[in-house]
Amino acid sequence: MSARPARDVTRTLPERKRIALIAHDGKKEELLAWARRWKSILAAHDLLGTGTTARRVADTLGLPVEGLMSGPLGGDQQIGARITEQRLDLLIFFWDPFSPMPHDPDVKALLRLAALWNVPVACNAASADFMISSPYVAENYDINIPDAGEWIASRTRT
Ligand SMILES: O=C(CO)COP(=O)(O)O
Repeated sequence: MSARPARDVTRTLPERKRIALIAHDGKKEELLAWARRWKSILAAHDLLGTGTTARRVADTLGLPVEGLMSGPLGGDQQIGARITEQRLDLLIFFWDPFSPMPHDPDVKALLRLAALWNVPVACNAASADFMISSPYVAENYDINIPDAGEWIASRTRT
């Protein structure tokens, strides 16, 4: 039995991407300024985010942003579930390196799932600039992800 799944299944990120926007309190103004700069591109995609961030981005940009639960109340885990279900295409998460938080385990879990499922992640304004200005943002883009079916089969074979 293998200790890790083979990463050999292709998933195609669609042209119209589902983009999660999340910022800790100490980084919210920075994320809002960033989102203002890229509004015309963000408008072409489906936006979602943790509760407070989503509301503030929606108010700032005047665009629809699906709001999940606030981060400390489980929103990071909801975003992680979207990743696991292959229903999220890009993650922009301005996490605050200066603020320990009660939901630090949730933050770590979200970043683990993004790494596991090969979802592009930007954790600060510079990486978000690079990500959102990539030609892949407006194109279909193939990523390799774990073969979940084979993983389960390998663990249930007798
Ligand atoms: O805490 C967060 C992410 O870990 C963000 O949550 P809010 O968007 O509700 O502030």
